[in-house]
Amino acid sequence: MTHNVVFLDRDSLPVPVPVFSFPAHCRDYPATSLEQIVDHAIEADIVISNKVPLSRETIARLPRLKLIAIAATGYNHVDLEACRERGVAVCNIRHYGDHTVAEHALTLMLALMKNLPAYQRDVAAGVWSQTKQFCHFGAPIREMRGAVLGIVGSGGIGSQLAGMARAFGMEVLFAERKGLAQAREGRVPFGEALARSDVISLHCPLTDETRGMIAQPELMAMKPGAILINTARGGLVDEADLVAALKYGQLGGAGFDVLSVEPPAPDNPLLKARLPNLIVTPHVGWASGEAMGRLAAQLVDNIEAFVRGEPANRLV
Ligand SMILES: NC(=O)c1ccc[n+]([C@@H]2O[C@H](COP(=O)([O-])OP(=O)(O)OC[C@H]3O[C@@H](n4cnc5c(N)ncnc54)[C@H](O)[C@@H]3O)[C@@H](O)[C@H]2O)c1
Ligand SMILES: O=C(O)[C@H](O)CO
Repeated sequence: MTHNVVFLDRDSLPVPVPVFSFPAHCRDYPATSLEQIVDHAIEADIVISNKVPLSRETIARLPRLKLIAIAATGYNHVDLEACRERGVAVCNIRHYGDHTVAEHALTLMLALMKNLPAYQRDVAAGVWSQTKQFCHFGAPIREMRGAVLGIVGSGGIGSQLAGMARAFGMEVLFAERKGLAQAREGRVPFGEALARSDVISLHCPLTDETRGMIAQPELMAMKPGAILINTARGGLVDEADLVAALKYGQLGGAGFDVLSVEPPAPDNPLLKARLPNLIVTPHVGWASGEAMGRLAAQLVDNIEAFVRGEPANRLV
């Protein structure tokens, strides 16, 4: 049997993808808008999507669909329940970039602990040249050693980050799921992690349970001057509340690789804020050449396994 494979957002994975060993008609679209999804995928039994949303309504309009192969770890853009009901299989990519993303989170954390953006701004503005001594003191500088890192989500990336942070001499706390009264062994209650941590780093999926998990009450519960890192998904944090917490000094800094809408509108609160203690990167935590290569290889492995009738990295 020949399979019809459609990659809806091929330009979101700028590396070669290995050729399938089974007979396939493959069609790559550089990108697919919401209005184009059904048109692009109507003949496909296998659809590949990195970030193109596949909602219940869309899935209902694709009668030939058998497999959605997500070209990413995050699966929040696919309606898993609708797939389950329709008998459509869904798989994702796992552990392809645990250390790459952890390195990105660590980089954001280091830059903010040392207040690099503020110093770079001052140097570029000529402030150093005008000082009367050899150095310019602008913003506080903190040590990693002895600082407490609270990690939300102890999967591949969260665990990698824990190891890196310990190597810097940080104390690591794994936060229990928000709302669970009793913390499992090796974890601390969510509220305690917020209160004790100098840095909180988010590494859980975006689901109905985690959406908006950090808003004004949680920001107020964090240690004054703490840093919030988010390389997971934008919808985990209320962006307007975060900007307010940075402006009023409750938080010492924030490093975000993900925003609630991507690509973001120019009036996204984090983009508009232009604060020296806020770093925003354009969802590139995963994007080392090495990690993208591993992702592409695993994408093909997942699809080949499905075609052979073997489950691999199945969400549904
Ligand atoms: N910025 C990037 O480039 C990038 C790259 C890869 C992944 N991600 C995001 O990072 C997330 C984590 O990736 P991963 O590879 O570590 O995934 P993973 O599946 O290995 O780990 C996720 C962990 O979160 C935990 N979790 C689930 N619900 C939770 C909750 N309510 N509270 C606390 N923990 C919860 C899971 O039990 C699991 O341990 C992904 O879901 C994805 O959205 C971002
Ligand atoms: O979830 C992921 O793997 C990243 O967001 C890259 O797509």
